[in-house]
Amino acid sequence: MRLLAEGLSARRGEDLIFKDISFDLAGGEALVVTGPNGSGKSTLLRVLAGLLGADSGRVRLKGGPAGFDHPRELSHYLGHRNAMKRELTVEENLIFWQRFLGDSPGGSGDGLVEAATAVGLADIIHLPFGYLSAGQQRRMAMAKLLVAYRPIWLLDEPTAALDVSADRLFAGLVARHLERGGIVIAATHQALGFTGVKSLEMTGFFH
Ligand SMILES: Nc1ncnc2c1ncn2[C@@H]1O[C@H](COP(=O)(O)OP(=O)(O)OP(=O)(O)O)[C@@H](O)[C@H]1O
Repeated sequence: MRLLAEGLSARRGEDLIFKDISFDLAGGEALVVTGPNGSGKSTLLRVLAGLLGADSGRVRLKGGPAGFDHPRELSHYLGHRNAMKRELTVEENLIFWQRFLGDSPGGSGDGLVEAATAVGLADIIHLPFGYLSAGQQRRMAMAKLLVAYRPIWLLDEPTAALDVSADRLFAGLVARHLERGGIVIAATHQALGFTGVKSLEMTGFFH
């Protein structure tokens, strides 16, 4: 499967945020998107996730499962917010996401305990999400990537609030996903700790 962006441009309100963004990623490849605040990294991820329309250009998949020609339904989107309910336990949140997202064709997600263990938090699965520290909350958001299979991961500042060991753990999860033929696109200000990735530097426009 390949993910292609061809001459993409996007606007927020009246403002053109970026233009002429093109890339081509095969299964097993990652793209790290860098650039200053406001340069359009989150906007690009939202376009790829199908949450925002492109102003011009297109995003498409080649060679993916039949009937899927856009990455939106085959993607996990991890935004700045963790998208968990504070009042529900970690386990309840993960069960919700597992059922809501379901598996994409071609794979199956991990069990809850397995996913919580993979992010190093199996012991606190019974706690309300709101009780967790910021770093623990971000780890649980990563577990969401594991409980339902999606071949494409779109990650916005995935390692914000993470300590060094969680950074390494996250790099391991990404490496495993790539080894299994997944695609990862991550916007970040920090080095993510994995090698052999493509990069895209957003420059933004001055209005
Ligand atoms: N809903 C909106 N309406 C109008 N402008 C918006 C909207 N959302 C974002 N913008 C503008 O779009 C531009 C790009 O924002 P975006 O969040 O994509 O940048 P970013 O590179 O991800 O920034 P950061 O590194 O701070 O997360 C910014 O100038 C921002 O103010």
